[in-house]
Amino acid sequence: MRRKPKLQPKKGKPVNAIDQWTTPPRKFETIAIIGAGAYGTALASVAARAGRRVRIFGRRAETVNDINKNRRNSAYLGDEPLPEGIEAFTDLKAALLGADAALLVVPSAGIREMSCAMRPHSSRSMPVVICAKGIEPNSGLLLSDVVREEMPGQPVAALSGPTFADEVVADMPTTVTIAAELAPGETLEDGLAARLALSLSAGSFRAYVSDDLIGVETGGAMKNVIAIACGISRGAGFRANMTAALITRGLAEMTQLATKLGGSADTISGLSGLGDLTLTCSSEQSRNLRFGLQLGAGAKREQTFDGAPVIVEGVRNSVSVTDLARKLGLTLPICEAVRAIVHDNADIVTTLGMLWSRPLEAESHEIDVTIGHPNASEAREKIEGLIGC
Ligand SMILES: NC(=O)c1ccc[n+]([C@@H]2O[C@H](COP(=O)([O-])OP(=O)(O)OC[C@H]3O[C@@H](n4cnc5c(N)ncnc54)[C@H](O)[C@@H]3O)[C@@H](O)[C@H]2O)c1
Ligand SMILES: O=P(O)(O)OC[C@H](O)CO
Repeated sequence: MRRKPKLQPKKGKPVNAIDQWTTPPRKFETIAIIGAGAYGTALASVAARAGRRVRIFGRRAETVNDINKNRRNSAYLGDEPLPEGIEAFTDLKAALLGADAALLVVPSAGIREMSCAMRPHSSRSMPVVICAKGIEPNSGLLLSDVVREEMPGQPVAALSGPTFADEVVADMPTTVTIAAELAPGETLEDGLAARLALSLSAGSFRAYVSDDLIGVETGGAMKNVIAIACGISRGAGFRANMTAALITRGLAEMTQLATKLGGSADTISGLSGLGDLTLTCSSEQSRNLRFGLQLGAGAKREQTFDGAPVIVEGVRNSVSVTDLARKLGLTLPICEAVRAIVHDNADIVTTLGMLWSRPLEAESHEIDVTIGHPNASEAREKIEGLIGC
């Protein structure tokens, strides 16, 4: 078995730490986790290790029994033992009973239905923390707005960042950003994000706080689309320079959409943006990257993962992100390329080649310049020639 190195926290007073603030915010004691898949179970472990009482809801009785009887979730997380203090339920009402906060950890496609089902069983003051990554198709709503529509008046937050579930459950060092808007007169020190961060941070799990819900959610939704692009490119035979270009220009697309929606560029350069983009685009633990790799190597969409129903958020979000950008008058070339390849069966080499033959432009989006490409067809031919088409 691989050795798991442990962090050794340094003794002494940390600087500007939430638990050292003048009046540290009150912790939430009982946390409901809605969704007993890989990430829901991993976050249940985090909350339990931080000393919270944890009640997790899962749809499948075998999974719930496995958690309660064997302290494992073998279907999603293999043999990794779960800490004490987690109780699992197939009954949503029972899981939400007495919950001070709920983490919503189902795929983005299930957020509306699940928040609607939670509403009758949730106390009005219970914050709902979105841990899924996505933008709703058709409406173009952030998931926090979907929850607000289904659970009016409920406090809402988002938890996002570079976090593979199997590392989180194994208590490997992990950082996230927790974001919640501030009420009038409230500061980050007494806001919801700080209460959640203090309730969940312990040992190897460290949460930073933000009041930029839009930036955090937009970054999380888009990084999966860019990871698919990186996978497709690598799978098709392109190399490291191309990956670096896709990550960097992908980050520019994330910044463009987030700032247009009212989020901050600073947030996109943080854990929930650049941090998660780096993780997802560079590690084959990522489902989005692996999906892209398989497509790039010639698999049809339905052949990926041998036909298993794996959650690849970037598939649906390549459509919701580009629809939203088009409505806002933005062009996101990499996200558009992923959408064309994944949903419209566009030819991979031609589509990626088109990214290189677009008019030349200033790197900064604050400078609105495009320079006609003198050799567009030559550029495309070169790219096709590179991988022998
Ligand atoms: N797995 C990770 O490493 C990880 C890390 C960070 C964020 N996330 C995000 O968390 C979300 C969940 O991912 P996951 O990895 O836990 O997925 P998963 O496939 O492991 O588990 C999903 C869970 O949600 C349930 N579910 C599936 N569809 C549903 C629906 N329509 N309505 C209600 N419940 C449904 C499943 O029964 C399962 O319990 C995704 O948005 C993902 O991007 C995952
Ligand atoms: O496996 P992925 O690609 O869904 O990525 C999981 C997480 O979002 C990584 O932060």
